[in-house]
Amino acid sequence: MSLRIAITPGEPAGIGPDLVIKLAQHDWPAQLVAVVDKDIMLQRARELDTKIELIPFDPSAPAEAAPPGSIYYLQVDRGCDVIAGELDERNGQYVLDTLRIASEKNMDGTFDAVVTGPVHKGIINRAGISFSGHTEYFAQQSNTPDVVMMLATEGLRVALVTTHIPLAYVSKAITHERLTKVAHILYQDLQTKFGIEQPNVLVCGLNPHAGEGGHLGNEEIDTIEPVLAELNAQGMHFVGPLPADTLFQAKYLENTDAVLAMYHDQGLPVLKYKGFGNSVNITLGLPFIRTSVDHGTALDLAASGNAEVGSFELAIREAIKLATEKTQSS
Ligand SMILES: NC(=O)c1ccc[n+]([C@@H]2O[C@H](COP(=O)([O-])OP(=O)(O)OC[C@H]3O[C@@H](n4cnc5c(N)ncnc54)[C@H](O)[C@@H]3O)[C@@H](O)[C@H]2O)c1
Ligand SMILES: N[C@H](C(=O)O)[C@H](O)COP(=O)(O)O
Repeated sequence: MSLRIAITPGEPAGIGPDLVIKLAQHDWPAQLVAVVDKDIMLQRARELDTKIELIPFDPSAPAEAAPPGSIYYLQVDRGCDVIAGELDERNGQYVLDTLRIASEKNMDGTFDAVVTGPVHKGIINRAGISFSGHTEYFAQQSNTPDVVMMLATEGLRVALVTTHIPLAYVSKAITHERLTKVAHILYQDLQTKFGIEQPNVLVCGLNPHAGEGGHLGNEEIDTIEPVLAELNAQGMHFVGPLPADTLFQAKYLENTDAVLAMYHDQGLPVLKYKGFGNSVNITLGLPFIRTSVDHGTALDLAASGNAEVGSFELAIREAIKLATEKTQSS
């Protein structure tokens, strides 16, 4: 029996459907099940001039990988046409429905993992649904108070203390409690999911030059240093707070398992500069395995045939790897 992996292509006007159609041409060592409206996929396949067979998913049948050129699907009705490259508020509820069904069916054990394609946060909000990202949505759906966003590429993992919040709120969000919880989740998942016995984590400061001894900000002295001292006293290995502008260099990173950044655009631009298109987004701390692409909806490329599959492919391979290890260790 194969593993069963749910795939949500994300925003239907973006490149998500294109990438799933391209990836369905591969031979996969798992049963991939797209949680989609079949008609959206068939329409996009016609636009891409690519053949695809969509096989209805039957949870009671043995899990088997689909042959190249085909993919299983779990129907979610969209109800009206999608125009590639054109955002439409009416897609908002459909996108959320695919995510809700995928998370419910991960929590009830139907699937072994979920891999998500890119969604457009703005259009979901314009549809009247408050949504800041998959990370927060899956945390809420699974009643998990604290999860951690981590992106990984060859030679670098970056985890975030805060995720999709306005920059103006970041300082207040970096509390003793939040930083402690994030550090514990990161450390534990590096050990259990990535097999690193004694993880080494570099921690960024929040302010320029990590606050310059309090002359350029106090969050390092008031919050970050005391938390790191507590974590290290418990036997963990967190180094910092270090100036974020200089810690991303080979001599610091070569013995480091992850960098913990204080906010989204402190850590992710560096990771994406190093590995855009070859990175995977992994949500740590959830009760199920969730990986995702490192890029957005790329509306400019929808139905063009020019969208790169690298990150989506990596996200599926990482989900299969994590699910295999979880199955073997349970
Ligand atoms: N995993 C996710 O759901 C996710 C991740 C990042 C951004 N987003 C969302 O995507 C939307 C658009 O964001 P953006 O414009 O900042 O980023 P984007 O990644 O959609 O596009 C940035 C640039 O990268 C190119 N690009 C992106 N993916 C590509 C691919 N697979 N192959 C080739 N080129 C690719 C685009 O053409 C564009 O030039 C936003 O609403 C954002 O929130 C979602
Ligand atoms: N912060 C992510 C990135 O920059 O790639 C992206 O917005 C997706 O986040 P979610 O997985 O929470 O939707």
